[in-house]
Amino acid sequence: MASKQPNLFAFPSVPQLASTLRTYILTAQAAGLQRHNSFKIAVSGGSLPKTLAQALLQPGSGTEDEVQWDKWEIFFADERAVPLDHEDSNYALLKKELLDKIEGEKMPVVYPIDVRFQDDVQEMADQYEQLLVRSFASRDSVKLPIFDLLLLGCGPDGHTCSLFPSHPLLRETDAWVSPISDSPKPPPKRITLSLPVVTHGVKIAFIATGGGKKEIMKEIFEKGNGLPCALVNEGAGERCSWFVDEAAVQGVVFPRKGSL
Ligand SMILES: O=C1O[C@H](COP(=O)(O)O)[C@@H](O)[C@H](O)[C@H]1O
Repeated sequence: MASKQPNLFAFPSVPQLASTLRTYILTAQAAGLQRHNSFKIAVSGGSLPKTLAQALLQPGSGTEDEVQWDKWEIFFADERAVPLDHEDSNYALLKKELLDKIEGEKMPVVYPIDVRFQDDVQEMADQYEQLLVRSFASRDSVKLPIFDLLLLGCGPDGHTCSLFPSHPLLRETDAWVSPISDSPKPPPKRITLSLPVVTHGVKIAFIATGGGKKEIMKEIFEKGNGLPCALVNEGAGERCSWFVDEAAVQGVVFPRKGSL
């Protein structure tokens, strides 16, 4: 259990949220570049890529405010076991909303799943874990990979990545990447980063917008109830920040932070 509370930033509108999210991401980028001359992030699917595009595709206002795409290494916090051009693919969504719209020649390195293992999600998870091992150094010497930043969504049931409420995967302590074949949200077959990998990130940011999230936000911040998003809050504490619009936290009494 982390000692300090997560940060909750609430904005009147999504464009205002996106603008502060950009500053937050670029601060994390600068820290990553200083640490290892690259920026290693994990991203979710769902509603996140669209907001991310709003944050990152706006023109920068100077050197400190530039996205250094060629230094980015993008991994997936979770992915569905479908072809990369399938409408359920988180990669396809990120490509459509963000990657295809990046201008210029400097592009991020993106690590999609290996779809050859689409019918065997255990093998797919093992392969993705090996990819992380190669990128984050040997699994023997590194207990857990440390992402510079994880950008996550929050489902209306409190799930994040493909970690669902009350699912046994929430108790995974060994694997970095786990398969799931019974996702309550379709499609059923997926892979996901494990909870210890998520909470081990240097920074973890949730993005949640819209009134459809307000009931679950209340539960996450006021009761916890072992919900996956609440477990990330508890495990990461002040390293975890929430970027939400007012609609998503209407009626939530948890104190907001004024600035980054
Ligand atoms: O199934 C998934 O859902 C979550 C939440 O999606 P949202 O549309 O409610 O933001 C998403 O973060 C995850 O990557 C995805 O696979």
